[in-house]
Amino acid sequence: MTPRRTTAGAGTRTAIIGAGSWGTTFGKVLADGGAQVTMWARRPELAQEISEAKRNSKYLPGVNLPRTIAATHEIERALDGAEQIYLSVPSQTLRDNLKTFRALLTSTNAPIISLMKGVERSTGLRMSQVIEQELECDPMRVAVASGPNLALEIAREQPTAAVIASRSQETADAVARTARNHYFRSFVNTDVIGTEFGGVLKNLIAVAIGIVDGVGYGENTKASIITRGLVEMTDFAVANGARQETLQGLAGLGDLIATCQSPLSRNNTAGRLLGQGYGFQDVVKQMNQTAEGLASVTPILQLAHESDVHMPIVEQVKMVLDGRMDPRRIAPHLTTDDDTPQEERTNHGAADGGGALRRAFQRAFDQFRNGGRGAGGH
Ligand SMILES: NC(=O)c1ccc[n+]([C@@H]2O[C@H](COP(=O)([O-])OP(=O)(O)OC[C@H]3O[C@@H](n4cnc5c(N)ncnc54)[C@H](O)[C@@H]3O)[C@@H](O)[C@H]2O)c1
Ligand SMILES: O=P(O)(O)OC[C@H](O)CO
Repeated sequence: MTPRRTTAGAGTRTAIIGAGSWGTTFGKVLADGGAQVTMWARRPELAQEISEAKRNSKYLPGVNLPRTIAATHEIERALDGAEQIYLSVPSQTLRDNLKTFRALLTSTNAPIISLMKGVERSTGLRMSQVIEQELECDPMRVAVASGPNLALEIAREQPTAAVIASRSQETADAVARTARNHYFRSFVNTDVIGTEFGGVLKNLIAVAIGIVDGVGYGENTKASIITRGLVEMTDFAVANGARQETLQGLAGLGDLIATCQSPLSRNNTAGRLLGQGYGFQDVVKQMNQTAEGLASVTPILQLAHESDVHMPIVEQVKMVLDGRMDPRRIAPHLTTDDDTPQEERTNHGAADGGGALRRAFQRAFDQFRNGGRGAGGH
């Protein structure tokens, strides 16, 4: 059967800022769904390769890009007439990029969609918060995309799904109609916090799984860490304003499975190098692509401390990164945890002695104190 090449979003003019593995792959997803795609690449030679050869040989070797995809190193050309703008640069570079392109990004009302899965190291802010803060734009204009989305598999047109989250249902729906084709299906929700934290936190658990792999432990250890890791992710996200069910969806459990299972994952790969005994600096040197989890560990643990959430697996990742723990001691629980048997709590009700309830009141008080915005900025 000839796959359908167009969707309800056909003809939408889109711009993608960032021509790495995910920005290029997402450009293919959009173009295969019938959208007009213009990518911005920092390097002129990469823009030329994408535009003329329809290849991105550094990030997507062997993948033929759609004939309709265009690329430029001139940001004005990339953004000219764009009806949807997708951001896919390393999280730690987002704010500087927004400062550079601010005039162009604020001269349009086009939705801005974050494809990134990190938190800003210096502030702990999610990418949508950095966008809203730096552009001083309406949050209803901002969306995020996340889910089990290993770029190379998608670039090879292997079927998968993603979730598009925005505080505006209309914005989420419009983006989902465009980011859809015969091998890529976008679902929608309005839980931006949960969707973003799912993508950020799964990276940290994937680093832990990579460490386990590098050490040589097997499936029991990995399954225990993935299971307890999802509890940590959900505890943290719910404590910071997310809906629990979001972490059980594509942006949480779905992405956790994909990232923890795949050698394509850069976070998993970085963890494996750590487990094999490489130091943090050596790992960074060996990684020729972005492993967002390495920069997210510290700000996430800071936020966990502030929201009174215990994250033993992420704490161990930090200890291994800092060279304070032998990777072979990694486990689903902190070995320094007391010996009191712990209930295997997987839901997030009042089982923790009303902690969730207390946190909900605290969040409400924070919102009141911050003039109606949440503790995390909204
Ligand atoms: N690769 C995937 O499978 C995948 C899937 C989903 C989401 N993501 C997310 O996409 C985001 C982008 O990551 P990626 O996987 O494309 O990384 P990548 O390492 O493949 O590409 C990063 C791109 O950013 C460019 N870049 C580096 N520094 C820059 C700067 N200061 N300003 C502008 N551009 C700069 C690089 O030249 C490169 O083109 C990350 O947040 C990642 O978590 C990645
Ligand atoms: O390569 P990673 O670890 O950044 O994972 C890529 C995607 O986020 C998987 O969904």
